[in-house]
Amino acid sequence: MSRLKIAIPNKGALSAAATEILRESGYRQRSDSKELRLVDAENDVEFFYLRPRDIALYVGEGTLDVGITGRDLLLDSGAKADEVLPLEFGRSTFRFAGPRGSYDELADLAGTRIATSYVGIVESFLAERGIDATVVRLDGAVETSIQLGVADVIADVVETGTTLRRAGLEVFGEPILESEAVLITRSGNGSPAFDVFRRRVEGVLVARGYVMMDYDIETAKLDAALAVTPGMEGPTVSPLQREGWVAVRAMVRRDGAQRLMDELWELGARAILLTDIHACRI
Ligand SMILES: Nc1ncnc2c1ncn2[C@@H]1O[C@H](COP(=O)(O)OP(=O)(O)OP(=O)(O)O)[C@@H](O)[C@H]1O
Ligand SMILES: O=P(O)(O)OC[C@H]1O[C@H](OP(=O)(O)OP(=O)(O)O)[C@H](O)[C@@H]1O
Ligand SMILES: [Mg+2]
Repeated sequence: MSRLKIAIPNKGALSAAATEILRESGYRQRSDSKELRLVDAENDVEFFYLRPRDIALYVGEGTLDVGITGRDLLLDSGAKADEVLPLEFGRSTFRFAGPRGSYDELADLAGTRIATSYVGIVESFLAERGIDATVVRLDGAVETSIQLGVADVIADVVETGTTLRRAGLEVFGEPILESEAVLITRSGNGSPAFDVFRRRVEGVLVARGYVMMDYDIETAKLDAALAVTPGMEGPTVSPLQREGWVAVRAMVRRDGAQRLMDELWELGARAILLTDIHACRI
C-alpha cells in the first residue's frame, strides 16, 4: 500500500499557513525551503512542495492524492479535483478593477481588454453572462498592464486592496469569487488514509475555533445555563459535592466566549474556566 501523497504550496501566500496546519496535525514538515519532497514514514504520508497553481492539476490527474491550494486556483485550473474542506486562511476576493472613475458595473466590460493570470475564471464568468471582451493572459503583477496600454481592465486577487490603490485602480462590480485555502482531492476519493488525514486537519480547525468552558451552577438554573452553552455534541453535567449544584463542561466558539462567560455569571454560574483545545476528533 503506497503512502498518501500530499501536495502543499512551496512558497507564496498560502505556504506558511499550510505548513503550520500540517505541523499542528502531527505531520513532519520540511526545515529547508529548497526541499521539494519529504517522507513522513511514521504517518505513512509523503509531501510534495509545489506551485499552488499546479497542485490542482496533479491532484485532478491522480498523480497526487490530496492537495492544499486556493479555491480560485482550483476553479481556474479546470482540474477534476473537488474542494473537500475550507481551511480558514488565505482569504481573498477576485475582482475586476480599472482606472479610478472609469467603470461602474460589470456590463461596462463589453469590448474591453481584460488582463489577468486567472484566464479560466474570467472566461467562464464572461461566457456565463454573455459579455464580449478580450482576455489578455499575464503571469502576474497585472496591475501595471493598464498603464502599459495592453489592457483596459484587470481581474485579480484582492486581499487588502493596497496594490490596486498604489496603481491608481479601483474595483467595480460584485466580487467574482470569494477564495480561501482549501483541501482538495480527486473526485470520488474515499481512501481510509485520506479520511484519517482529513479528520486530523478538521480537528485542528475545530481546536482553533473552539475552547473548552467549565463552570459550576445551581441545578435549578441548569436549563438556562445549557441554553447558553449547548456544546458541540451536548455538554457534560456532573454532580458536585455541594448540595444542589452541578459542574458543566462544554465546547464553545472562541470568538464570543467572553460574552458567554458574562451571561453565565449573571445566571449565577461560578468557577467559570476557559481552556484551549490542543487537538480533537469530532
Ligand atoms: N495577497 C495575496 N496575494 C496573492 N495571493 C493571495 C493573497 N491573499 C490570498 N491569496 C491566495 O493565494 C493564492 C495565490 O498564491 P500565490 O501568490 O503563492 O500564487 P501565485 O500568485 O500564482 O504565485 P506567485 O505570487 O509566486 O506568482 C490564491 O489562491 C490567492 O487567492
Ligand atoms: O490586495 P493586496 O493585499 O494588495 O494583495 C493582492 C496582490 O497580491 C497578489 O500579488 P502577488 O504578491 O501574488 O504577486 P503576483 O501578482 O505576481 O502573483 C495579487 O496578485 C495582487 O497583486
Ligand atoms: Mg501571486
